[in-house]
Amino acid sequence: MSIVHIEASRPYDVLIDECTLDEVGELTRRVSGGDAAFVVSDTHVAPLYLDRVTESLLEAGYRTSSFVFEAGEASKTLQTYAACQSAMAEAGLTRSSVVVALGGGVVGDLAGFAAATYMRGCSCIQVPTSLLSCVDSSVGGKTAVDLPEGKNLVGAFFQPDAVLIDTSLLETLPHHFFTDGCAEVLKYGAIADEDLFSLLEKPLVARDSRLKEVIRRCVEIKRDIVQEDEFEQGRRQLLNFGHTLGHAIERCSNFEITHGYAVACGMALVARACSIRGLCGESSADRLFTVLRSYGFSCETDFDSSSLYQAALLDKKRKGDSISVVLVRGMGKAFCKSLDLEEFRRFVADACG
Ligand SMILES: NC(=O)c1ccc[n+]([C@@H]2O[C@H](COP(=O)([O-])OP(=O)(O)OC[C@H]3O[C@@H](n4cnc5c(N)ncnc54)[C@H](O)[C@@H]3O)[C@@H](O)[C@H]2O)c1
Ligand SMILES: O=C(O)C(=O)C[C@@H](O)[C@H](O)[C@H](O)COP(=O)(O)O
Ligand SMILES: [Zn+2]
Repeated sequence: MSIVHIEASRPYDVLIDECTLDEVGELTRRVSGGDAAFVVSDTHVAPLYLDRVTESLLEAGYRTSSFVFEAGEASKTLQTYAACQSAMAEAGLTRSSVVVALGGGVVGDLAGFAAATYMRGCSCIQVPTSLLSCVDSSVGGKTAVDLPEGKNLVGAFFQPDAVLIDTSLLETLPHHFFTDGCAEVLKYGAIADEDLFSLLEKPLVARDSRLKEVIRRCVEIKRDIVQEDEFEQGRRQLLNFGHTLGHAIERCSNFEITHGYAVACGMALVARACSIRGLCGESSADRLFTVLRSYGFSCETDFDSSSLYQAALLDKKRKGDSISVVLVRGMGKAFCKSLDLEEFRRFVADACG
């Protein structure tokens, strides 16, 4: 078992192993003393893994109940969140109860936000089941739901009590969503670790022998950033590379383009605009395009630049008439730059080509 400790406002461990699912109860018991556990999952993951998690929680002495919602980004809404909160109240949960998020990033974000706000906060254990949630969403405490107007617009920073990663669960993850997760993995290489980026030039595949090592490296990069800037006042913005336009692409597609594909395209568009402005060498931009395409991502968008610009105005890095954009100089070298909105409009136009 590999353990990455995160020293945040609420410190916790991220455990990475191949067979922790049947130990979720015992591992939860080590960090949460309550008597009731509430498992949140979705309609794809629950039939595969909910019984095992429930059994393990019962064995550890928890009274258990669950809330299962329709899988997919379309469920990451205030409506599902409200239904989840009602189910928690009906189950008689108290402030000492523990929410177990069993699923991908959609489940993790929604259940994390439910835990952050139920009775003003109860325990939360993240059990990520997609590659994206293992490397990114389960760690660092960003929780949220979407509004029709945009991504993650209602949420809270709320660190979990533990993150339990069982890499064997990725065996059932559909190919499309494995690829989605690869976009965030490539993001880590692009912003902070050229060696990781080079390793990924040979595309990751399901059951890849490098997977555990790659997950650990991503979690370590996120740990370093979150420990330095938990509430995203500065360096944490780097984790948003590709997201300002990525989230705009998700919004413009009515959330039909999934997060990883949108972020991958967002990274490519930013690299193109950086290259046009001489901020990033043409060879670095080409290197990013080549790798993204080798994973099956598109480096172009069908949406026009004014629609993307409009959608991007609800980005959380905007302050009044300016917006902070994450740019790259080369692989592993990202930085933030504040652009006034007129500059940003031209930037998006360059990015779209
Ligand atoms: N909080 C954060 O820091 C953060 C970071 C990155 C992304 N996100 C958010 O995460 C979400 C995307 O996460 P995602 O890609 O995991 O999407 P997801 O949760 O929708 O999961 C993808 C699909 O795979 C299925 N699935 C998950 N694990 C499975 C498994 N082991 N076996 C079979 N099917 C499985 C799900 O049911 C779903 O259909 C987005 O909403 C994004 O905004 C949040
Ligand atoms: O943890 C972070 O910080 C991130 O930005 C990680 C992103 O991959 C993630 O998609 C996040 O939810 C985006 O956050 P938002 O604040 O732009 O909604
Ligand atoms: Zn993301």
